[in-house]
Amino acid sequence: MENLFFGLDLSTQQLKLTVIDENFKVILEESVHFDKELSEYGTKNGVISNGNIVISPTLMWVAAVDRLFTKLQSVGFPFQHVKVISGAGQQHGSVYWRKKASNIFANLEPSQLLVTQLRNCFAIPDSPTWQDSSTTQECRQLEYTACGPEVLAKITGSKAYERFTGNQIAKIYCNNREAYDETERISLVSSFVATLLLGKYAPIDVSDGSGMNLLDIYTKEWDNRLLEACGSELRQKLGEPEKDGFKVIGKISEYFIKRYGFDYECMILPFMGDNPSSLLSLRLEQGDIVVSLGTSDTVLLLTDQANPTTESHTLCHPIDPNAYISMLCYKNGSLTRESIRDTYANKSWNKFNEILHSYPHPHENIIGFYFPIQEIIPFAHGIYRFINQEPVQEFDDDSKYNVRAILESQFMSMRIRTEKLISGKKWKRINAIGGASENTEILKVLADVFGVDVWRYSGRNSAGYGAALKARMATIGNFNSSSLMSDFFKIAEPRSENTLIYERMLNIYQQLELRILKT
Ligand SMILES: Nc1ncnc2c1ncn2[C@@H]1O[C@H](COP(=O)(O)OP(=O)(O)O)[C@@H](O)[C@H]1O
Ligand SMILES: O=C(CO)[C@@H](O)[C@H](O)COP(=O)(O)O
Repeated sequence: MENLFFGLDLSTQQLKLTVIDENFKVILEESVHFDKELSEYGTKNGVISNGNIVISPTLMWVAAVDRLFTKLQSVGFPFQHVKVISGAGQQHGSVYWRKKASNIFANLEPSQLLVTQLRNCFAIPDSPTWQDSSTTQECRQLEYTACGPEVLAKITGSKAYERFTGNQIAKIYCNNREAYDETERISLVSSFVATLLLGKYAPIDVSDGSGMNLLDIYTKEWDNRLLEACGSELRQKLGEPEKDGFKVIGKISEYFIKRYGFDYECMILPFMGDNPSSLLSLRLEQGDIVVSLGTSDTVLLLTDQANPTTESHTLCHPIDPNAYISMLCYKNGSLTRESIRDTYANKSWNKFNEILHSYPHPHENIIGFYFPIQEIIPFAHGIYRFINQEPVQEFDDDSKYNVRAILESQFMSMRIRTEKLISGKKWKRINAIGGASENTEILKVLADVFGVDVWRYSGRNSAGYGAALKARMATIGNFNSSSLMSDFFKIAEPRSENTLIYERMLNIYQQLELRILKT
């Protein structure tokens, strides 16, 4: 058997694995779903929420790694053929390793599960996640330190956001000093999984590091002033960021060799943020935009220059030192679509799609805003419906209108903000990825709102695939995306009569959004 390459992805709701061969072909996709397969941790959609505090039990993620490898072992997976491993993680989430944890994970007993042996390794048992919005005070403080949100965005690629790790660390430093002092290392979700595989601390890669409000996106080094504002001795606790996405950060640990039969020479590369990793899975051309419809919704643009604004994020590219990624991120993505499906379409995507199919045209006078979770852009909360620009409690034909209105609203917001980001240029195609990109009816609305074709990736997990490709390309010495095209195909074309209506609606949408923000 030829060499195999692993791409892991620890996302919000699951741990996923994509395995490819030397010809970039996916030979296996496997996953562990947190709510379903690790229900003893009590998560809903992968997290535990208490108001604006949203965490995931760190040990659940450890248990997910055990579960994933045990599943592969039970079907006789040939671990000895895995040559290189990379991976990705939900961005911004953080893990707090207790003092001496590194001694423990460097000397693990192969006969026992990780979860049994790492039980006492975390100074804080619950990891703050990207859905957390409890650090508004810390955000304002960091912006003050940087001399304003615009300056902070110019340095780090983003103004201060509640979920960004620097602000989460600052909250722990102020409110839980004992745990902070007890922490020897802070990992992001991506570098945490790499650490488990290496048996030593893995560095934070610059693509994920740029989601912390701490990294200077030009020098790709931590900014001293921002580090000092968030906690003492933070540089030591974070380790130095890794700028070289292809650097071999170590070989797989003895634990995995002895327990599962990996080869001694199996190499580990830096793990990345899940959105940057997804971008690697695509063969992007001029005029392409990427829309990811996962737990979060994101819009991703590949750029050759950093373009920080106070509404978007600029991330360092995971492997190209001269490229950047502009990103918009929405919290009310798949979970909010699911709640509309549950209320108005009998909890069934089939019913949801039937409604979309039976009423294929927009209603110009009907607009809704759906932010049951605190939204990021705009910073709004609540559900608002309008008929002829007048607020209403509910639409008359509630199923029909809510199902269309949520999609139209999500995609009009993306279009308005993407237009601002690319100022004057025109997009030519959308590459859709993430769980909801499986739904063709949803993608038809996306095509209509943006007025361009939508293409789709045939696999299930783009972040895992991007990481596996990086692992494969590391053995070639460069990243050539030209061989990836066959995995993509056109799935939806815009209906011009619908696009014209949406173009008229965009203005009204923006006015109504401003009204909401004033309430
Ligand atoms: N057929 C479908 N139609 C719409 N949404 C879907 C469909 N299948 C899956 N999803 C959505 O995809 C989401 C999961 O997306 P995924 O990219 O796997 O998430 P993550 O990587 O954040 O764990 C689910 O919450 C679900 O709402
Ligand atoms: O917060 C962000 C990006 O800034 C999210 O996109 C997270 O990275 C979570 O990813 P998914 O689990 O939705 O893929």
